[in-house]
Amino acid sequence: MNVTAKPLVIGSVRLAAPVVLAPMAGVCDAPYRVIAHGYGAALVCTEMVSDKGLLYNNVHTEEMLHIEPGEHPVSMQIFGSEPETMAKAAARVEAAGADIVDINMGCPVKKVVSNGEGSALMRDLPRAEAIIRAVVHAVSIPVTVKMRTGWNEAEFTAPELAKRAEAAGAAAVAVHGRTREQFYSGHADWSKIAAVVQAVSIPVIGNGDIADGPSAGRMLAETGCSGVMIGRGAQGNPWVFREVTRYLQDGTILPPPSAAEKYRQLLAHFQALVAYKGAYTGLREMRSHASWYTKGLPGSAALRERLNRAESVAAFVAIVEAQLEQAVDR
Ligand SMILES: Cc1cc2nc3c(=O)[nH]c(=O)nc-3n(C[C@H](O)[C@H](O)[C@H](O)COP(=O)(O)O)c2cc1C
Repeated sequence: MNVTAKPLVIGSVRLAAPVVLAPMAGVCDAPYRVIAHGYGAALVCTEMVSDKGLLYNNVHTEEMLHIEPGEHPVSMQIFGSEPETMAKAAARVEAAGADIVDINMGCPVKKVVSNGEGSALMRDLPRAEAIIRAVVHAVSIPVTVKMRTGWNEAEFTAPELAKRAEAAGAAAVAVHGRTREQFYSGHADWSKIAAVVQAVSIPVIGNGDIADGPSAGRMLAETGCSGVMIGRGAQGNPWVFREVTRYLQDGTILPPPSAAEKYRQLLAHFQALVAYKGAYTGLREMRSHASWYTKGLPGSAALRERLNRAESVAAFVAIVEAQLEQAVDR
């Protein structure tokens, strides 16, 4: 299989490799984005940010605008249902220093779609296009759109939405090969991503079920897309970016990280999270990351339980350091 990857250019932003960290709420905060960037994610995406949260000065949403120097280029994702508020939010995102503004048209969550946001926009293409047009006019950075294939099997609207996005001035689209009704079940249908590639001239970034170099290579080869976006495969696994980038360069399959490497990275991630969000939040938010980092390691269930009970930074660090010592001795 030919895995030679071409450079991915999104408007004025040229990526070092066609390999992107997917936006993930609760995962892609600034500390994780810096880590993913360090392992080779050529573009990192933020958690989704509400347009209204930004405009009405919600403190939590304000914090989400923070970008670390070590994570560029970064794409900041906004969601909403009204062209005017989305345009204003996009201007805030540009002022915050984002390199790209991405519009969420794929979120399947009921609370979001019942407001006409996220994947609900795949059923209202004129409104979707008006939002994209308004955002493009409001900023000077490239605008991208992230979508699913459609609302359900019967409504395969992604090619039409992608065409409208292109007409409205979007620089690229990312397509997750599932419908809204699927949420995360079943498989991503990559043939639908291929159909979107056929429909437009702007770059299409393929997303859904990429776990390693070979699956990234297959996504590029089977769909003709211009880049790959990785979500769940990167949870507790920033190494996936190094593996995929290398595989796409020369077909080399790098060995997976050792247990010791995983514990070291878990510790570094924890320390960055505590420095960024404080001990209380850092300890709590690290629990899910820790369970992803340690998945499949010997004794991981018992370890997770102890980490979940750790009530101080020192206690958490001591538990991981003890594991690390054992892993190094082994
Ligand atoms: C925990 C979690 C949070 C997510 N949050 C977002 C989000 O904020 N915005 C978005 O566009 N997609 C979000 N997604 C969807 C992912 O970006 C991606 O499209 C999906 O997980 C499929 O890719 P994967 O198979 O590589 O995980 C989220 C997915 C997960 C698992």
